[in-house]
Amino acid sequence: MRGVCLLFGPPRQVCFLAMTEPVSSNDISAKTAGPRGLLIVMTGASGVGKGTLREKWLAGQDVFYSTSWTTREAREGEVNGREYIFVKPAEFLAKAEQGGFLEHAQFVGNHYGTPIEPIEAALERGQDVILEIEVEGAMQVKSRMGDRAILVFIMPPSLTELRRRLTGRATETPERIEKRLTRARDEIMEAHEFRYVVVNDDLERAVGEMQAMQRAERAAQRPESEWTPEDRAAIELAQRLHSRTLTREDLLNVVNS
Ligand SMILES: Nc1ncnc2c1ncn2[C@@H]1O[C@H](COP(=O)(O)OP(=O)(O)OP(=O)(O)O)[C@@H](O)[C@H]1O
Ligand SMILES: Nc1nc2c(ncn2[C@@H]2O[C@H](COP(=O)(O)O)[C@@H](O)[C@H]2O)c(=O)[nH]1
Repeated sequence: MRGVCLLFGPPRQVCFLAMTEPVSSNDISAKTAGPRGLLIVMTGASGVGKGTLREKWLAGQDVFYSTSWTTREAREGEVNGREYIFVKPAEFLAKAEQGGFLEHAQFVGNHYGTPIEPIEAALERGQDVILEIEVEGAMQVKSRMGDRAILVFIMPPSLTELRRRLTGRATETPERIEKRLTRARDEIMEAHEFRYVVVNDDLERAVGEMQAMQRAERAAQRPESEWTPEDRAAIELAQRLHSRTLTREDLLNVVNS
């Protein structure tokens, strides 16, 4: 059912489906009243350009970007509370134990997690909430939130280009780059699990696609009679980004190139 209403049916149906899903007592969207923001999750391999794309896409927008917790060491230039909240493993695990994360996962030897509380508050304010996380965590958001989370997989043009970007960023040792690339192969093969797939080859085009996807999702919350020509154009573009157009062969082509 995921994404079907946006693409084929009346927009109200999206809300109806969302409300008829079982809602657990700690489901963050269950507490949201009135108009609320979109929960948009960017996922994809390390080094594909999620952060670069996100900064350009969100420039000038009043959205809430979720600052993750991590147990990894801060890189040179990273500031606690800006790139991440850097914590020791014991503190991270205690928060996880208390149910303080919307999702959390281990990635190449470190823990990463999305603190749940600020997200709930932002959605209640009606702000769009943006997560930028790896694939295992994105799958957790998908199973917890269902259609209420808009999941976007950012695809590299090839594994060779992904290696070039990770190497060029110069934040990892060669050994850690190899570990990230090994994980990337598995992550790319999961791309069909997410609603949209945006290929980050040309950055400007990819930014335009993120904008169109966001506009289409906002339009889908309103009656069709209120859609502008720009909304309709965005919806048409968003349809082309839908992951149902992906084949296993497409994914293998990226992983093997
Ligand atoms: N479209 C693009 N074309 C060429 N280089 C790009 C493109 N997008 C991003 N890059 C470069 O790729 C490198 C990795 O980008 P970035 O740090 O944004 O990736 P990321 O997916 O956020 O990584 P991580 O998941 O590890 O945080 C950077 O050096 C960035 O400048
Ligand atoms: N599951 C989660 N993954 C996260 C979170 N915050 C960041 N990430 C992802 O981890 C990898 C590695 O990040 P790096 O900063 O060490 O390069 C990358 O894919 C991030 O997107 C999170 O809260 N949860």
